[in-house]
This record gives sequence, C-alpha cells and structure tokens, in this order.
Amino acid sequence: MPAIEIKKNVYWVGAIDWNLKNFHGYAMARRGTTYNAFLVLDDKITLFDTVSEKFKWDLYHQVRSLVKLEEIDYIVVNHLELDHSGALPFMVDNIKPEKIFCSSMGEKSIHGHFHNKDWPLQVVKDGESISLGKRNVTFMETRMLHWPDSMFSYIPEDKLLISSDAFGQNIASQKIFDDQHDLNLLLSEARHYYTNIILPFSPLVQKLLDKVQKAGLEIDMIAPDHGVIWRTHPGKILEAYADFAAQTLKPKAVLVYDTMWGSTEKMVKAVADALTEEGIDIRVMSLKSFHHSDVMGEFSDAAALVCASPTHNNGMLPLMSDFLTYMKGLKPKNRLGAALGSYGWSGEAPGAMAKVLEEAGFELPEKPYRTQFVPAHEQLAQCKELGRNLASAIKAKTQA
Ligand SMILES: Cc1cc2nc3c(=O)[nH]c(=O)nc-3n(C[C@H](O)[C@H](O)[C@H](O)COP(=O)(O)O)c2cc1C
Repeated sequence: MPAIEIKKNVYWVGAIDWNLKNFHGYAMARRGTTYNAFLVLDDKITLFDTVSEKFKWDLYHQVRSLVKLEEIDYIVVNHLELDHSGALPFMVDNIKPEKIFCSSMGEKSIHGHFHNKDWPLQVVKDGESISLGKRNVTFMETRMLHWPDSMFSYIPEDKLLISSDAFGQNIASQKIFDDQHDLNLLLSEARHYYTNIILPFSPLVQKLLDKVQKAGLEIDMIAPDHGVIWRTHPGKILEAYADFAAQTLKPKAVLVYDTMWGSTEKMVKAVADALTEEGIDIRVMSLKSFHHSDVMGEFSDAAALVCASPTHNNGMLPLMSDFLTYMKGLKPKNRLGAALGSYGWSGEAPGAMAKVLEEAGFELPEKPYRTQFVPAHEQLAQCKELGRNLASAIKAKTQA
C-alpha cells in the first residue's frame, strides 16, 4: 500500500490490519482496522505517531518511499497505546530524531512502556505550538480521551486535526477517505468504536467539543489513528460525537440472554413480543452468538436493556457475568433495565442481575422475574406483562 498524500506534503504512512478481529483483547473489530501515521514534509520533517509493532516494516517502507529515515527531524507521539507506539522504539532507532514531542503524561507513559531514558523527549503543554517551517503544530491535551497521555495535534495552515483515537473507526481499507465509503456505515462503525472505547469518558468529550468550538479552530480534515480520514464530512463526525456523548436514546430495547435448555430464551421471546406490540424497536442477542462488545454496540442508543439468564450454581451463567462486568465499566447513563430467567430450586440469577443493573445506575421499572423450569402459557403471559410495562417506561423516557 503506497503512502497517500492527504494534504500538500502531508502523507498517510500507516498500515492496514485486514485480519484484525480481536481489538486489544476485549472488543471485536468487525472490519479489521488501520493504524494511521502521518508524515509531514516541511523544513522539519515530522512523523506523527507510529503503528503496532507487528506492522513496523510497513511503516518503514511507507516512510522510506518518501524520505530516508534519518532525514526525519521530529516525532510527535499523540498516544502511547501500543497499537500506535509499538513501532516507536524501532523508528527512534532508525530515525535518531532531534526531538520527540509528547504530553507530560506521555513522557511518563513512554518511560512506563519503553524504559528508555535517553530519548530526546520534549514535553509540550496544552495549547503550545511549534514551528515545522511553513507550518505550525498546536498541541491540545485530551487527557483521559481515552488515556492520560492522549493529545491532538492541530496544523492551522492545513486546517488539519490529527485526532489520535478520537473520531476513529475499525475499518481496514485501502480507501482511506470518508467520501470513498457509505457515510451511514462509517457513522455506525464510529458509534460502535465510541461505545466500546470512549463511552465512559463522555463528559470529557462534551467538554472537549465545547473547547474546540470556543477556540474557533477551522477544521476541514480530521485524521484519526484508526479508520478513514474525514475530509468531506468532518462536521458529521463532530456532530455524531456530540450525539454519542449526550447518549441520546431511542425507544429501543436490547434483550441479551444466555440459556442452557431454552426456558429463559422462551421468556425473552415473550418479552420481545410485547415490546414489539407496543412499538418498541428490539434487538435480541444471545451471548453464545454475540460478543459482549457487539451487544454494547447495539445498546449504545437503546433506552432499555433486558438481561436474562437461568440460575446456574446459585448465580447467573458466566457469559452474563462477563457481559454485565463489561457493560458496567462502560458507564452507560440514564437507562432502564429488567432481569429475568428460569430456575430449578433456588433461583438467584434474576436478583443478581438486577443488583448489577442497579449498581450501574439503571432504573428497573419491574421487579426481577423468575419462572421455575419450563415456562407455561401463564408464565409467558407474565413475561409479556413485564414487556408491556417496560415499554411504557421506555416511551416515557424517550417521549416516543
Ligand atoms: C449445572 C446446572 C446448575 C444449576 N444450578 C442451579 C442452581 O444453583 N439453582 C437453581 O435454582 N437452579 C439451578 N439449575 C437449574 C436451572 O436453572 C433450570 O434447569 C432452568 O430451568 C434452566 O433454564 P434454561 O432452560 O434457560 O437453561 C442448574 C442447572 C444446571 C444444568
């Protein structure tokens, strides 16, 4: 894959990871990903970010097609997570840069990752600018978006925002610009990425968007570290982020479940029927078929989450514990929940799931509901009743 000029003398020199499914071990990438790095040819030749260690030679050859590595003067490290910094030691060895720019937390993270004290690090402050010659770079600290070290680099002369992990999507493609793809698909991938990575930091995203607006930055291109570069629709992804961060909810419910012998699944279907009859959009997802990150992607804009598991060894099934732990950590706000399941003799699972939902700040309009062994028509009718009551609460919350 050749280097691609994204602005005059600014090149994409990243790598495409076509086969990535397991994103950092906790989420699923549905379409692979890219590790984007950028090379600016100016009086000071500057490399912005690197790639995952596994792809260091891709980066090397991309850069080498434009300049000799030792001709590079500066490296900017916007984010230390290893998918962007894994190739950094290799590039530092080959480039021997005059300076490596990073945030104050970035300096700590560089030492924490590479234990290398003799790199020519230069810590930059929020709002500080450096000159590359014809261009300047202004750094904007974006602490905890999504790591303490994260920052943006803004090049005013090119109206270019290099945005680290923000505004990214996991899409592997040789078509690196937004206008080469279906916009709805991009926004859906951006939402999936946001929900699984950035959702807990939503209040900070809102502050950052405010700050960018108040600073009156002119932005006509946003270049994130994963996925496509927003050159035609930068406004759309900024708008989408405002919406994701506000957690604007739809009259929609995600029904997530696991089952051993199918009784709990029957109960879920009854709840789903009632929600559908009441006009609520639903998504039914078995944890045996869907990864926890796919469920969270669907739950992103849903007002309600229905959790269903039979009782297993006095608790819920392990896939449900896994999902609830993951979901709680992502801190979704302002949601409704319900818990139900079949049991044999002690029946703890619905109560245990309800407890986690409450701890995660969910409002539960209905008590946890359980049925002994296989639900008969009467019990399924009670599940439908639960579904109808939940639908009323969803409508009230979303004013549908
Ligand atoms: C390995 C195993 C452990 C179980 N442990 C419990 C338990 O601790 N308490 C209980 O009430 N039921 C327990 N059950 C019974 C199930 O909850 C019951 O069969 C239920 O109807 C299964 O629902 P399902 O068809 O949705 O899987 C257990 C079942 C199995 C197979």
